[in-house]
Amino acid sequence: MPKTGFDLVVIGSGPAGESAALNAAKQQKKVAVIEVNTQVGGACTHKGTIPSKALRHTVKQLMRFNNGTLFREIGHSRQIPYPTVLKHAISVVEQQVDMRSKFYGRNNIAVYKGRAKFINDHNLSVTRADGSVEELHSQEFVIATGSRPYHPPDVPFEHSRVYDSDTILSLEHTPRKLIIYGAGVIGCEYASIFSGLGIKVELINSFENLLAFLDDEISVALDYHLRESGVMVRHREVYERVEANQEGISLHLQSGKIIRGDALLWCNGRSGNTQNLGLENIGLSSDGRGQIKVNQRYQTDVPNIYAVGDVIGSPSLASAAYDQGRAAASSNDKDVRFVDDVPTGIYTIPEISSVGRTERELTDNKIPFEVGRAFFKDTARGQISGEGTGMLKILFCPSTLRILGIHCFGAEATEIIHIGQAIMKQPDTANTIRYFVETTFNYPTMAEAYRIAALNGLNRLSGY
Ligand SMILES: Cc1cc2nc3c(=O)[nH]c(=O)nc-3n(C[C@H](O)[C@H](O)[C@H](O)COP(=O)(O)OP(=O)(O)OC[C@H]3O[C@@H](n4cnc5c(N)ncnc54)[C@H](O)[C@@H]3O)c2cc1C
Ligand SMILES: NC(=O)c1ccc[n+]([C@@H]2O[C@H](COP(=O)([O-])OP(=O)(O)OC[C@H]3O[C@@H](n4cnc5c(N)ncnc54)[C@H](O)[C@@H]3O)[C@@H](O)[C@H]2O)c1
Repeated sequence: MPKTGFDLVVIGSGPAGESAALNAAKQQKKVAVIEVNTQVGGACTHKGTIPSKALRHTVKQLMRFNNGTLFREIGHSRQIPYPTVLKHAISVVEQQVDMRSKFYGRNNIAVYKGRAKFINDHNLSVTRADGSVEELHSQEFVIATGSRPYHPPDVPFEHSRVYDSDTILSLEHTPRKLIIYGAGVIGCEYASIFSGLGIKVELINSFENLLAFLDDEISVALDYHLRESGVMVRHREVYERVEANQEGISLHLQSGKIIRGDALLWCNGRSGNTQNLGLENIGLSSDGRGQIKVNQRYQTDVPNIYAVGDVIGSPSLASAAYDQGRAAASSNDKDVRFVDDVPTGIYTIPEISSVGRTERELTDNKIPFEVGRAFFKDTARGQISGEGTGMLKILFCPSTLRILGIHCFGAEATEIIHIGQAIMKQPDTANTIRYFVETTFNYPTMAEAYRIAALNGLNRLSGY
């Protein structure tokens, strides 16, 4: 078997693998990327972040049309079939693939289409779709194989009415009622998308609250707005069994309830892609969720083999994966940043974003804080755009005025958060809520909410 030699071989072309490969290539290393899919981009581009965000964008446009009084001048509100919305939305995937393919070409990175499997700690095999096998030799490897939806063995995923977050992108009809099991980030985002299309949604949450890692006030707001948009949210409900037949889906819950619908979207967790990777040939293993353990430099227990992205578990975000990949491929230790401080960006309708500590965390740790709030309905931009739902909340230290956490709910929350994040990241006294009252912001903008929230918080300190 011919053997080709590289400085670095990356397995997987999602955000984690792509950024590792590009960073190594920029250091003049000889790099190869192996991707089992026929196209580069990873689950991020084909099944996860990109298609779901594109779908949401299209649904938001439809909602604006259906709910906007201006549009009633030109016609009635419309229902658009899910497959039509989907087809329109996922055209962006092609653009992404095209752009990402060129990154590899321009940086002389060899792309091998096939399944990678370790032979030993310096060699792996690539098995192509036609069965042919090639062996690659490398000094170093980065495992960036991502994750896939977790399938409990007792759920009949082979049935045409049962979907996960991958297969929902091939749903060919519009269900009248969709049951979503699992109210994690994926479940909540898809609940917004489908209810935005006018489809009845049951969202089954096995926990007490939605997205418990959020600030309580934001979690409650999400719950309220999902219900307001027609989603039936059920908390503390765990499935007992799923019955799927020609008539529909019956989801039997341990509480004795039976939830009926046309289709089931199972959104409960993901597993790392470590199966058939030959980890046993290099003395590595994965945990019960298929995830690989790494140190703060993204090294596995085999020093020349790194792992990044979803395959190492939390935070399992594309945002983090880009930074992790780049860090793993850095030759200089001072360029390596272990990514443990990521903002939250949740694309429900309305969206959510936060950075830093929550009220609950601060209270539990007996850290005194004060709160400054701004409601989007009180900003000129919110009134003009008709997107008055939402709030920005700044938590800060009453004595030093350091910002401790920022929580935002509403239109463009995932963008707005970065203004506050930039100030929070400043050293020492440069991290201060006073920045927002001592700096002139464009007007009218949603960013104005920072000034309003800061003034609200500072006034509270003086008792008003
Ligand atoms: C529905 C959904 C929505 C999401 N939304 C967001 C969001 O809004 N924001 C956000 O930050 N994150 C989001 N995420 C998470 C994000 O998509 C992942 O964190 C990200 O894709 C992880 O990147 P990765 O490079 O680790 O892996 P992936 O993107 O999963 O890519 C891994 C690649 O490795 C390939 N591969 C696997 N095994 C092999 C092998 N043996 N040989 C060769 N190739 C192999 C796979 O084919 C795949 O292409 C979302 C996820 C889902 C499912
Ligand atoms: N906007 C965003 O940032 C965004 C959007 C969608 C998804 N994501 C990412 O995708 C990931 C998956 O989200 P999710 O909503 O499916 O669920 P989740 O990861 O929130 O988990 C839901 C439940 O499944 C359990 N679970 C997870 N993996 C399991 C496994 N392998 N075996 C058994 N149980 C398991 C969890 O403990 C939890 O109870 C999250 O880590 C999230 O960060 C992010």
